[in-house]
Amino acid sequence: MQFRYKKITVKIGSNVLAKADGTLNVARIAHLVDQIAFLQKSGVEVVLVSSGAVAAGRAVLEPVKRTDAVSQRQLWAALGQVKLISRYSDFFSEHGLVCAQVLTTKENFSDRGHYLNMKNCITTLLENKVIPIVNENDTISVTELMFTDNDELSGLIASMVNSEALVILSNVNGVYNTHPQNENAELIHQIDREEVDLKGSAVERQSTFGRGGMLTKLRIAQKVAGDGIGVHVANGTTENVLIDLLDKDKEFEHTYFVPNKKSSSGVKKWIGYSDDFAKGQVVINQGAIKALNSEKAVSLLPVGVVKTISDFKKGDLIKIVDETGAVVGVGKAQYGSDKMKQEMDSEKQKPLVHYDYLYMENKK
Ligand SMILES: Nc1ncnc2c1ncn2[C@@H]1O[C@H](COP(=O)(O)OP(=O)(O)O)[C@@H](O)[C@H]1O
Ligand SMILES: N[C@@H](CCC(=O)OP(=O)(O)O)C(=O)O
Repeated sequence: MQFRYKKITVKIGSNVLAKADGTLNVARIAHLVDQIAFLQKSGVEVVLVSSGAVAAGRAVLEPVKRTDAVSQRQLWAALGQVKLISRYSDFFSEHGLVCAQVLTTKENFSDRGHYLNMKNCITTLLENKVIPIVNENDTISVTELMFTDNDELSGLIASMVNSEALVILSNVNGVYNTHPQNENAELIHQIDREEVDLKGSAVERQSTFGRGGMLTKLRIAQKVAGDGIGVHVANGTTENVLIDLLDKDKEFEHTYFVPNKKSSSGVKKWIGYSDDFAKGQVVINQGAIKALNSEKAVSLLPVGVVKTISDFKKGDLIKIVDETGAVVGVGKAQYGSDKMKQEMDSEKQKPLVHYDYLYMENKK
């Protein structure tokens, strides 16, 4: 059997791992582990991003007194992560394989040093044929410090480890043109960059156990595909899903996000996913947007900046928005906002963001 890729990231959603009563579906974990073990033994490197901690914890105990939603989630996630990993560990060991736990937070992605440490850890695990199992550290990630959901985390991980593809497993066959429960819902088999805009109410409706819903999958998949990584959204509750999906000779019903042919450098990728951590913000004009999105390597000059929304210092990440406020890119400032006025008056303007440190959302 020939597989499509040699290195993939697989994200298993809460809806795949939780039973109807919200507790962990152990048989499903066992079946997914069988498939990952088969892939690994066939020479496909797998990084796993697994939800399921809260589901696993829910079955362990009920809080002794009325508890707020955040504390309850912390309690279940802390208890459940141990259960979840020990299930994975037991099932992988039946195949003579070892897995390891990597817990992270959104904050860890804001610092390039922490980011590189995490990358090094996962790379070392893979070199040693260990299957990394990544999850958000739910015990300390609350409110604004949280990832939207594990789809967001899986996109960051796939990009960080240079996966050839990201497979997102949920409880539906893929992305539909409207909510799958609607009578005339149709599965979208392939999505090219920026082709689909499903921001209708149907797509925003959330499921029982998932956090972000289909809208985050769509947003993340489009971003990841834009970075040159193909994304497959498929049904994790279907038997043999991973093997059939990745088999070169099989057609499997799901949604495929076609990757951009070009991929960005490591530092640009990191910058591209860091807009939430940007300190400054500038508005740029349409001419600058067009030039920066062209196929050429163009840096952002102060002449393209219409105004500064939040001040920044040299080295800070800045969010670059258009005149409607939509984010068009992220970059590292070569000087602070105080110096920008000076540069604007200069005949030979020094780039505010050098091309090597500029990530544009819609770069050709
Ligand atoms: N257009 C759509 N296409 C597919 N699924 C959709 C759509 N709109 C809403 N959904 C819902 O999104 C859910 C999957 O997202 P989510 O709850 O985040 O799952 P997971 O826990 O697997 O990450 C599905 O159960 C489905 O009901
Ligand atoms: N970290 C949580 C899962 C959070 C989450 O966002 O899940 P999902 O809806 O599957 O993307 C857990 O392990 O229960």
